[in-house]
Amino acid sequence: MHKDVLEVLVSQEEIQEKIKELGGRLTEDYKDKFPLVVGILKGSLPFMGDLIQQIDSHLEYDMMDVSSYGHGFKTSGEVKIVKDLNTSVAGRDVLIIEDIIDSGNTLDYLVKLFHYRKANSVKIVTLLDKPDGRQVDISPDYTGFVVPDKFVIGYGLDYIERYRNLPYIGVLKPEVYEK
Ligand SMILES: O=P(O)(O)OC[C@H]1O[C@H](OP(=O)(O)OP(=O)(O)O)[C@H](O)[C@@H]1O
Ligand code: HPA
Ligand SMILES: [Mg+2]
Repeated sequence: MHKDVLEVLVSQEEIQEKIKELGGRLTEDYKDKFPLVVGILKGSLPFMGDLIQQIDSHLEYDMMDVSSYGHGFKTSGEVKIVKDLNTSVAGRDVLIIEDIIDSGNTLDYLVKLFHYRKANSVKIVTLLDKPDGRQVDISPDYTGFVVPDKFVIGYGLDYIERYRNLPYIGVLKPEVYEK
């Protein structure tokens, strides 16, 4: 375990097992469609990379880079598009891949944006759901794990850009961010 990690909430094995299960469900649910799978950078990169390999049907994928946390633990509430999609969502069945839904601000913004851009359907798959963090009323269609109201890191999730490369989900030691 990394020296800055207080506890592991979801192990590497549990993540990979859950991704197989989610991939199976998505394969079934999208088998007659050609979904546009949209990964939200930077956090969703590891999850997206593993999940798409477990979806056994035709799909197209693209990435969008949005950010609202900057260098802290608290959402700014303002979602910034750092890089938009290259692909039009008009008429498409969009499946958004996220690492975490916390306040809900990011996904609320994106779901509204894709509807405005005339997507045929918009669904959300998230590895983690933190329902106690919610500021807006939104819920994912597919969830990996429900996590408590703690700042989590690893498997794409960062604290000031660090820890994204850990293969598990953990909680940071308080002395790391009190420094
Ligand atoms: O539900 P919310 O409160 O909006 O939080 C969830 C979002 O926050 C994080 O992104 P962040 O803005 O930190 O960008 P990053 O993925 O590049 O780290 C995370 O990856 C989600 O996209
Ligand atoms: N950890 C890292 N990034 C985040 C979190 C979190 O708990 N919530 C929203 N973005
Ligand atoms: Mg972040």
